[in-house]
Amino acid sequence: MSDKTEQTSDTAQASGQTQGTAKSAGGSEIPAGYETAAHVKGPLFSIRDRENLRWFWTRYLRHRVKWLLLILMMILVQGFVYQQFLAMTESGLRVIFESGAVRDLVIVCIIVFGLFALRGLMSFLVPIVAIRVSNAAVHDMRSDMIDHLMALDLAYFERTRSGQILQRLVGQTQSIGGFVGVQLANAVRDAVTVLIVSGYLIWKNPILFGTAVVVLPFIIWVMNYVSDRVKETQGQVEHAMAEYMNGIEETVNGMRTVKIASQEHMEAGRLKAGTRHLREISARLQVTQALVMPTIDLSSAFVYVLVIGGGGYMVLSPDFDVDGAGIITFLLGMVMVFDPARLLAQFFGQLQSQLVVLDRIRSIYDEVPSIQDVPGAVDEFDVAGDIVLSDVRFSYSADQPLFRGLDMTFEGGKMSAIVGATGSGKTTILSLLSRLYDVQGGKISIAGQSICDLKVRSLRESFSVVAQDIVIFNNSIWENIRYVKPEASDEEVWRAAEAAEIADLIRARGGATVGPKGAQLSGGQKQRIAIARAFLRDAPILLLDEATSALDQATEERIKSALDRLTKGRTTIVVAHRLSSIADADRIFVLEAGALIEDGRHAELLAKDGLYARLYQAQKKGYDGR
Ligand SMILES: Nc1ncnc2c1ncn2[C@@H]1O[C@H](COP(=O)(O)OP(=O)(O)OP(=O)(O)O)[C@@H](O)[C@H]1O
Repeated sequence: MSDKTEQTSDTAQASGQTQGTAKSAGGSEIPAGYETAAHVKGPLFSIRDRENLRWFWTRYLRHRVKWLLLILMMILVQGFVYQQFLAMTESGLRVIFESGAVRDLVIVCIIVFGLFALRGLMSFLVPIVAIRVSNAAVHDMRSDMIDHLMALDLAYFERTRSGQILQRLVGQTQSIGGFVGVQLANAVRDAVTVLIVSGYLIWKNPILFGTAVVVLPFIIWVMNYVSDRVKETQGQVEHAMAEYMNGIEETVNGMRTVKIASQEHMEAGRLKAGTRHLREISARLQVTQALVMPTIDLSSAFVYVLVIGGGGYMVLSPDFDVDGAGIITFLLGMVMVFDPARLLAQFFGQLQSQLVVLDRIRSIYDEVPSIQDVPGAVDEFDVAGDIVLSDVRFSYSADQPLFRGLDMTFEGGKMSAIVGATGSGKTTILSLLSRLYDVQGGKISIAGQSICDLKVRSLRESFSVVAQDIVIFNNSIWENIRYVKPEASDEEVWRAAEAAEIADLIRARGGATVGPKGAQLSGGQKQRIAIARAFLRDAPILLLDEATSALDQATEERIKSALDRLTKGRTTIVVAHRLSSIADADRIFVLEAGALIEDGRHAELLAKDGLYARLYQAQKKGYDGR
């Protein structure tokens, strides 16, 4: 891992919190909106839940309404099958009790069989269509999230742990998709069954049905309780899952350090503790959700007793026009209501969990990119003009200002160098030039035009950057070079590779991949890939941040002469610790703790006998061994 990457993940760890979330008292992360929801008891759906559901509906389901209607139609058919089954059963029982003809009984049986065959067909078709719809919704949701992520500022990625992003993009979207495609579709089927069968039962015997409804307040009370608990626990599950994924990512990425420090045992322990924690809170979640089932079972037992007792009394009493067949059918109907009602109650617990997941997914949109094209941003600008920083103010965090009014001019077509102690802000200047971060005061302009008035894409396309933290993809060296200019011809790539002294390695390795993050390459080889990319990109402004620091002297000499050809006539800004490598720069800027303290040519700075001269003498002494 490069210094920069380590620094980044440390920063993210230290902040440990993303926008859109807050820490609960117990230290667990809870989604924005739930801090208040937790305190305002009662509503099963908070305002934020309702907004989230509306958002999901309008963006991912509404335009699929035709398919949804088809699903609903099939579900309605299933519900009516149950109602017809009850009616047929009642007729069948009357045939039996009243010694009717066997032929009538056979007809009833055939119709019942036909009805269930129809229901079976619908049960086959509904999931097929529902899963198609939900898969399409998940695909759209992921695509939108990817687009949104790509537009976010670098700062977001430097403070957010990748486990969180992964979990949203992979696990949580999958979970919502499964929920909509399977559980929600089943819940609609169950709700329709409950409604249709209940309607039929009310029509047949409103008094008996009325007595059965007395259990409703008890069920609602339990649901409320479960809903609060499930939301809270689901928040903890999501947090624990993100932590666990972060842990895996950190361990896998840092395996070299883990092995050298013989910390495999410690890392295994850390990851196992993560899964243990997950197991514990998942179990807590399931226990809470499981509370729903016994509630429904208890309620149904109560209702059955009421129906048998009350119904029996109705049959025996001359005041009611109810016969045995009617009561048996009613009881059967109640069973048919309670079974889907049980599933619906279970669904309700799962819904509370999914509301938390949906909130997590949507919270990614609480992040808005700040580095964007302003209205009227222009494409064209004089790329050969002077780059001027005037009174630039910038800090990564409010309590640690870095630049408090920095003025610098990098002359167009010339080579400038920035030197200074580590942490003095050299790389940050390069980040500000390419608008990876925006200045918080003052202005940066190229040929007199503020870079904020340029299209971000055009600005960045005018730079070739060899950064300190070189990103290498698990692809061939060839493809890694081509990454910065996918449309480049083979000949162009070879030329760039030759100039960066990496062509021989390409020939030796062929199309072999270089391992995750280029793990199979040396630091110098990665640096040469980065230099080859700069050659290939051939942009008018060059930013070289410690571009040759990992090369041996002989290779550096050879590459330097190629780089000299590349930099000739282009605005070049070099950041270097090795002062001998920038001695022939047209202008050298010396930074100390974010402030410019000296600038001039090498000889002038030596003559000033200031910080530059001291640094130079110290390095010279080091090389000479004196
Ligand atoms: N992404 C970041 N978030 C927060 N602070 C940062 C970030 N990047 C750099 N810093 C801090 O800003 C300061 C300047 O960093 P910068 O990388 O610009 O220094 P540098 O002069 O290039 O150092 P080096 O020579 O070590 O590369 C340092 O104190 C660093 O810790």
